[in-house]
Amino acid sequence: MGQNRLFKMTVAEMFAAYPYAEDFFAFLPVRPQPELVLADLFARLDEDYLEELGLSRAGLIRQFTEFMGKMEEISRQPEPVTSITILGGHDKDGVEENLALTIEAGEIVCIVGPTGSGKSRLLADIEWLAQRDTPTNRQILINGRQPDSKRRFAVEQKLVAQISQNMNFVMDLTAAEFVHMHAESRMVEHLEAVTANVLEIANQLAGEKFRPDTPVTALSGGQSRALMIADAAFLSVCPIVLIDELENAGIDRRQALQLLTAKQKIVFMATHDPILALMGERRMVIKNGGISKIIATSRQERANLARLEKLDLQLSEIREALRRGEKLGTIAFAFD
Ligand SMILES: Nc1ncnc2c1ncn2[C@@H]1O[C@H](COP(=O)(O)OP(=O)(O)OP(=O)(O)O)[C@@H](O)[C@H]1O
Repeated sequence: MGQNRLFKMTVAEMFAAYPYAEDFFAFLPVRPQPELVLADLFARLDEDYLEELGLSRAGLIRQFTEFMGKMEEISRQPEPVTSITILGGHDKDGVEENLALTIEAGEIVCIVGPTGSGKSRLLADIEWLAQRDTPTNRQILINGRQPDSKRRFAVEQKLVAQISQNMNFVMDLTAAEFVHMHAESRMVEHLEAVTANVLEIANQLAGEKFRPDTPVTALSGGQSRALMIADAAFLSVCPIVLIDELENAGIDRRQALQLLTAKQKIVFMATHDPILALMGERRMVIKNGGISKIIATSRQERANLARLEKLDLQLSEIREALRRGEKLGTIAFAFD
């Protein structure tokens, strides 16, 4: 919006065109007169109010202009992502993948394959929306089209969120400050309630609870993963979420994935874990750097998954017992 044009508008015209502007003027003790031109509104502001706010007239005008600019940027919503397509490149020996795989919003796709086969490389191709310019020569389409370079390198409206093994928090904030900061940058309403909700959900996901005032740098691997997943589900606008292994220890993995898909995220998860591998609708098998197969999780596999989860639960209980310093007697595997 042109700044001059904005300041020539009346208050009523501005509120009609930019409803969020009302929030900015909420601090005024009386509602501004609708017929007042904005430039006059600022010019006539009482010195006492300004003093109370601790701002000069010019400072307030600058803040208003910045606020309107930021709000306009946020309200200019990009087209929602409904699908992502991977167009095949080649494996490490240059053999073509011959593939066009489309994944819809709300779907989980797992990536399996031996160590060093190229799972992380595939995640990186998705993260960078590769355009035949990575070692695999793959191309990624969004909603069936080549994403424009502005979207590809966007910082504000990033398409892809990465939840990796090491979160490497750079800032020394508490968990609550971290979430609050994100919520603030997303300009969500009811900041306190949203922050509390994200922390609550993260704590439900994390096996070991943490407090809002725990520094993020002191969170365990599982706790920080839980926090990032809750954050990705509730505060991030990124429609695509990449997960590079989600270890069993300390996180409710099923609930974490359900949370993300309920928010219509497209989830790609590289894993060596059989339970996670079967939690997706499909799994890609990576071999020698190439996508060699795409397997839909069968009904039989889903039935196996339920049994594997029971087995896993039993294994977790044994793990916990050992952690508590207990000794194990004979184990009865009664998972059926
Ligand atoms: N199609 C390809 N062409 C060329 N190089 C590739 C290809 N795919 C993967 N690579 C390279 O192979 C190496 C190993 O790949 P990557 O790290 O992705 O394996 P990984 O399956 O994630 O292993 P791990 O399970 O140990 O994490 C990397 O250097 C990667 O860049």
